[in-house]
Amino acid sequence: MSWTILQGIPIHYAYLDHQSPRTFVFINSLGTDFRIWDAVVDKLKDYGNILRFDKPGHGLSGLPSTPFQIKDYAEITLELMDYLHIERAVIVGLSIGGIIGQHLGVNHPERIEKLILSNTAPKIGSTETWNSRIEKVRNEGIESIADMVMKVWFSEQFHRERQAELLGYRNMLANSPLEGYLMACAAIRDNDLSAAITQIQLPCLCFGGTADGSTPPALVESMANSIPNAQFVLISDVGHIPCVEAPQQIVHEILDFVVYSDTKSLYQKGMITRRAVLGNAHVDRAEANKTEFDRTFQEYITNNAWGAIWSRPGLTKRERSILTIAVLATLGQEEELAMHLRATANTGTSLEDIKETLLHIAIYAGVPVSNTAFRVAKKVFETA
Ligand SMILES: O=C(O)CC1=CCC(=O)O1
Repeated sequence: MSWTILQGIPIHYAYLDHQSPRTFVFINSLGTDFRIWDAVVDKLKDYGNILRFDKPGHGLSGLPSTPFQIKDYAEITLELMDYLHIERAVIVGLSIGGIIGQHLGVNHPERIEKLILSNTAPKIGSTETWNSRIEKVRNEGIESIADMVMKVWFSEQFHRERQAELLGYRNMLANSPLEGYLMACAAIRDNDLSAAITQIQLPCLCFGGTADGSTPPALVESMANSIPNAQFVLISDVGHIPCVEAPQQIVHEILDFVVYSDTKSLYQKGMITRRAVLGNAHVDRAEANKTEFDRTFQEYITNNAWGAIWSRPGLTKRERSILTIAVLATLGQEEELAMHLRATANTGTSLEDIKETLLHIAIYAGVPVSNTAFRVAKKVFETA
């Protein structure tokens, strides 16, 4: 445990400093303390120094004497970085932490190497929803909303299979300092960075969770679309706090974005994307079947289809998946079509998306084309 006093507020932080040239700074969500990053830090620590801290009014940090807005949380984050001589960092912000990250991206890009925004948006909720939460919590305590919040934080699968952790995180929320919690609710209520984030030029990675009831994937994706250099990654079957629910996947995406993207060849990037979309089993099989005869062709596909095109941030994996399915169906490429239909398990493309795509091409490519594609799809999903 480490402490410092900034603006008269005791700040609780943990700084793992092994003199790496790269530092990651994690900024928390509402009603959590920095332990939510434990599993991520465990896997990420070999790749950079790691700073975590409790926002003022959260965890073991003190409460400000006057209300904090988003810009104040952002300022104190920079003050802590100054105190620890961190000039520039990869900022990883979750929810309100992601709003603070967006504020820093707009106003202090020189302090940021890359920006990672998890389960957040430039505006979360409405004045009415935050006012009613503030009133309920003020009158009845945080305990009164704890079950509702757990539904937002974690997927149904987490509720079913990880009950001890669920109760633990419920305790973390219920034991949050009341005034600090209310202050952060008001700061979220009063914030809107929708116009400002279009100015962010930093490389930016945005995560959404398919089971997130607070910042649903479409909201996060629309934030990513507003930030010129942002890419959106959808994480399946996780709620609002993927660093707890799927730390392995979060670390994988962070490493791809921060560490490998700079140094990897087109072929290496292509392999990562190919494995992410088609699955390891498929790629391992294709690699094992490769001979001298088709080696050059296989490399051509990995470099160009997966490295140069599928790895681009301009369209989401779901959008590329839908496009690919439409084109392959139209070309009557049944084998490739079946492969890309199976890959929808990894691209966030739903059965409903596929149904609509195959209906849509009936108009442009003809009913027989759709008919065949529906037959192929039924076979793929019946045997899945
Ligand atoms: O607690 C919630 O409802 C989820 C959330 C919204 C903003 C934040 O930081 O967490």
